[in-house]
Amino acid sequence: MASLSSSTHCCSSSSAYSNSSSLWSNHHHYYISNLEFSAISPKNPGSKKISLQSKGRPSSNAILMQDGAIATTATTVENEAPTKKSKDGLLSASPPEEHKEPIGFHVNNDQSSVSITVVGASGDLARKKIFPALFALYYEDCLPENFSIFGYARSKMTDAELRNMVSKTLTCRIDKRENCGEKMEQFLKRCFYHSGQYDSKEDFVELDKKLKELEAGRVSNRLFYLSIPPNIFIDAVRCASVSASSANGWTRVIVEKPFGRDSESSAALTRSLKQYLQEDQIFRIDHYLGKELVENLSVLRFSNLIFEPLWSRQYIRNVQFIFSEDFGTEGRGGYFDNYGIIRDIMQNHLLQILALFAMETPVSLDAEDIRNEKVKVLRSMRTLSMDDVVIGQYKSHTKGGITYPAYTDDKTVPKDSLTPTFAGAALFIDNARWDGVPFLMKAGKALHDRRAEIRVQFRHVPGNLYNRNFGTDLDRATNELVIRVQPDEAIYLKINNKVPGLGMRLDRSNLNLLYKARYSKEIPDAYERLLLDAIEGERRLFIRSDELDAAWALFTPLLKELEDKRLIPEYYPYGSRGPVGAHYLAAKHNVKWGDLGVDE
Ligand SMILES: NC(=O)C1=CN([C@@H]2O[C@H](COP(=O)(O)OP(=O)(O)OC[C@H]3O[C@@H](n4cnc5c(N)ncnc54)[C@H](OP(=O)(O)O)[C@@H]3O)[C@@H](O)[C@H]2O)C=CC1
Ligand SMILES: O=C1O[C@H](COP(=O)(O)O)[C@@H](O)[C@H](O)[C@H]1O
Repeated sequence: MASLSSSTHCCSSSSAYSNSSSLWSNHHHYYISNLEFSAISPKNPGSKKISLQSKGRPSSNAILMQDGAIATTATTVENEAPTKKSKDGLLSASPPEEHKEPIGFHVNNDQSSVSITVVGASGDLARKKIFPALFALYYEDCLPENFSIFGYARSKMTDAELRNMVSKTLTCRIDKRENCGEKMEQFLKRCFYHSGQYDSKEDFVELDKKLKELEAGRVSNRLFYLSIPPNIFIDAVRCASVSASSANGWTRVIVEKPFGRDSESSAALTRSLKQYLQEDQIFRIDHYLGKELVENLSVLRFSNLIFEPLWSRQYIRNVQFIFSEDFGTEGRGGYFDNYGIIRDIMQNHLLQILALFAMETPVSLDAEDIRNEKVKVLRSMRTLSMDDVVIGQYKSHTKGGITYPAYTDDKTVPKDSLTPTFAGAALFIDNARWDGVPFLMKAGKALHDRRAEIRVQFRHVPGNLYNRNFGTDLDRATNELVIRVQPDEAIYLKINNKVPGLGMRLDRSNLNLLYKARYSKEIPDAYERLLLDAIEGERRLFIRSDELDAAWALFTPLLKELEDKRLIPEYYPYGSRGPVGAHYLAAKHNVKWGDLGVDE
């Protein structure tokens, strides 16, 4: 078993199952109902299949291992009321059986195919993230044997032009350069382009024809990635569902944020999507959930004895979620001005991490069990009030002879815009575990550095024998656990220790797991993990609609108040540490921001 869980095959890395040592431990009888070993391929009788079925759950996941490849079958649990059928709806009219995931389709199997259509292929996200992530998956042998990639957008392009555009964005893994050029060539040959309107069923019919040609009669599994502005999501979903959904395999749609602007618009978007798709076909992406250290959060908590007992109000004084970028909205001001930092970062990325951080132990690693626990956290949270929020906007600043622009210098931003580019907030979870613990968030653009991290500040040691040695600032002597999501991924714990020598001088040191020192393997981009999960039907890292509703319910009243009253943000210089108001907010809750300390 040890060799299986330490497999380096890429598909094993996509699976949280192998990361949970408890699955393979002496508790395995809780998780595994049966183990089956067999030779499965008639063509290759020597090939081995091992299948593990989780216990006691009709819809539970299974893991198949075949010739070094590992496949998971996904769970399809309908937590929500069945959706209305669309008038012409190929997707929504499908009976549940048609949504069942073909088992092990991504193990070499010439009976099935997977096509990935990037809708909005000419855009920024497609070029920067989606095509490179797909290539990385191909390079790591994570894509099925019969796969094809289609770019779809209105721009006129030939296949060759798309390939040329994509080729400029592809890079090789730093740690694995061999055959990279060859692999790129092979990958590009699997990329095609179809030009069409997002609201044209006819254009999607043409796409369907091209897809069918490549599928060559195999079971067709189709993934559509909506990498387009939100105002055209529904048109594209309607046309794709009516004209280009799979007739005999699965059809899934990855939806990019923003998922609305508030509770009402988000609910309306969900209702519209559900006219054409079932909930289990909708993969709402929050790419922060695909980041390595966010994925590691549950492993850290639930597979180390030392953390979970401390994970409550009894030992934790406050928790901080910090996001900062050292650049402004350059190039995306048009989008950003309609949303602002609270919607762009807090309501989704930081809140999702908070929910994972604070949730109770899920029944299993099954997607629905995890998402059920996250929803409970979100629903236990206090709606945000203006008293617990500060907002800021960056202004122009000159440093070293260089003038950095103000937010409103962006030509796509109205001159009188009050949209916050910085926000700080204090949130509370009114449940037994977290009663009274401030969960502080801050997020900002055009700050002095780029970072995303979680900081857990522990309580003071009661009756500490060494209090005298710490001076007056006892807060500085408390333990702090830092999970640095980026850059330089790391987990470190600040502890107190004695300076070696005859005296009794105390020091603060870090027990530091710095990923680049510990692992030579390059950390995959979040989009790689999420795309692979979507292809495999693993929903754990995607947002369910009830999670989304609960997230919007927390922020919507505040956002309305900010906008109705046209509250003026505190202006901070480009490249600074943000508005002073953030310090007052923290101080009000007896907190000091951990990223601003002397030994941060
Ligand atoms: N870019 C990023 O870093 C991130 C983006 N996102 C989200 O991902 C999605 C895609 O983002 P991004 O690639 O930046 O978007 P783009 O603005 O680059 O749009 C993508 C493509 O959509 C088409 N398009 C753009 N505007 C319109 C319009 N008004 N009507 C019809 N078609 C239009 C264009 O293709 P054509 O003209 O060829 O049809 C364009 O190439 C968005 O929902 C965004 O919010 C989320 C996180 C980060
Ligand atoms: O979703 C978004 O995320 C990016 C930051 O993502 P990262 O992975 O580079 O940290 C942010 O710049 C953008 O405004 C936002 O829409």
